[in-house]
Amino acid sequence: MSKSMTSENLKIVSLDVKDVRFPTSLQADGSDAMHTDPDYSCAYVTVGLQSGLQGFGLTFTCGRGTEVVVACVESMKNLVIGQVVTDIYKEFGVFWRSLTSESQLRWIGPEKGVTALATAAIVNALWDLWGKLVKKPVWQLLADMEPEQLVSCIDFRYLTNVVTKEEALEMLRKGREGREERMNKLLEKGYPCYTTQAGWLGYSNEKIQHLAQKYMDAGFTAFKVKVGKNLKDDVKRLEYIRNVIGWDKTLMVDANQVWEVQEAIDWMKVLAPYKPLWIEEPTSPDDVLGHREIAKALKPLGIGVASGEMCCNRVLFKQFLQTDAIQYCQIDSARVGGVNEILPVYLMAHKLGVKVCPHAGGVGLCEMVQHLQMWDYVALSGTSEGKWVEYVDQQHEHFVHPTVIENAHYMAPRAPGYNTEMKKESLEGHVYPNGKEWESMFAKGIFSDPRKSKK
Ligand SMILES: C[C@H](O)[C@@H](O)[C@@H](O)[C@H](O)C(=O)O
Ligand SMILES: [Mg+2]
Repeated sequence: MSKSMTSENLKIVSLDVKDVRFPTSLQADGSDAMHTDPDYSCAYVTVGLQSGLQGFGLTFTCGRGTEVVVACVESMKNLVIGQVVTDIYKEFGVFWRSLTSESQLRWIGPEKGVTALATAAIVNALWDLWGKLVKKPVWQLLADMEPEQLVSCIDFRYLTNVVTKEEALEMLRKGREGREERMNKLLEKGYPCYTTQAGWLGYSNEKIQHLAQKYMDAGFTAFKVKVGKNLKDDVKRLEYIRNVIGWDKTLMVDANQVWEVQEAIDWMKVLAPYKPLWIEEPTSPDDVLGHREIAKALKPLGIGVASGEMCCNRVLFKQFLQTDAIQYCQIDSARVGGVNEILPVYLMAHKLGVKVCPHAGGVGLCEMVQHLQMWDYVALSGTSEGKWVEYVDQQHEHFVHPTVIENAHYMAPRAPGYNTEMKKESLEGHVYPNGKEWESMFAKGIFSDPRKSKK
């Protein structure tokens, strides 16, 4: 072992967390029927080793919720500081369980909500660090792993009635066949994506048309549009967008949880003539049987159901997948407990034949999730047929290694790590509420300053 790799140098000596926010609500970027004024934000974690090497991780939030996640990360700090990082990687699943099952914190989850988001931010930083230590992008780190090592990153608790460790090993061994060829193809062509950038609910129909054309010209063939606030407006919006993209392109619609089960079915029957491939989050993200009912009713119309961006953990994913309640599984890189908990979701989806089409956008979600889908392509499912990763053109400029999109494909990241490091000047500007950009917006009265108590 070289001097720089001694266990003293590999000890985690710091964990810092920041509340970072962007004023996206001003332009209605990211708006949908449920979240009408999101300010795209993140809880941004930096894990530091004695050697000076740092790993960065984050979880996405929509504004004020960030302060709650930050408090939770603070509360988990002591579970991480003092650990030797290579010991963590030896049995990452065991360490992951120590974060999600800490006896006092577990009560306010368990394994869901704020505690899961905080876990994800920390765990994502540890994966970034691992990639940097072995000098590989995370997708390649995962794809190069022996099945035994990959499986050791997973906590199989509550999953074994659907997937056991042994089955996972078998799927992973099989998944490796033809790996080299797919890796070369990935490096050459990238992985297909669709865009939501033309379809935010707060955008005018003219803006939607203009943006749809822009992304068509950039080579996109699949587009997602927000629906669910007003049926007449939705019909108009879909007509507008079909006018631009034509009928040979793929259209998805997303209701962000606003409907009752029967309402979802009735609403979608009216939108069916516009041939959406899927309806996303038609109702509560926890309602497995409701989703199944909707999926059953819409199947004859050729419309699938998609969900997952707010699925709280692997157990709920298991139920969605087990019951055929979703046809498109939308894992999210900053939800559940980060990479370690997403891996078994991929394994279950693969076993049960459900397509994974990750959710992305927000702050840093595209940067992270591309790695997971690329690993799946190279070393598990072996196919990108009928699948896409979501792409949203927001906040990439704040990252040191932003996503690279060419001809509607994510190009495989080459830099070691998880593409999660944010630029110093972006952090200085957008840390909330003391960042320069926020101070200036408070001074101009664009936003009210939360530090000034309201009388
Ligand atoms: C508030 C956010 O922008 C959501 O609308 C967004 O994540 C959305 O559900 C999506 O699928 O991209
Ligand atoms: Mg969505």
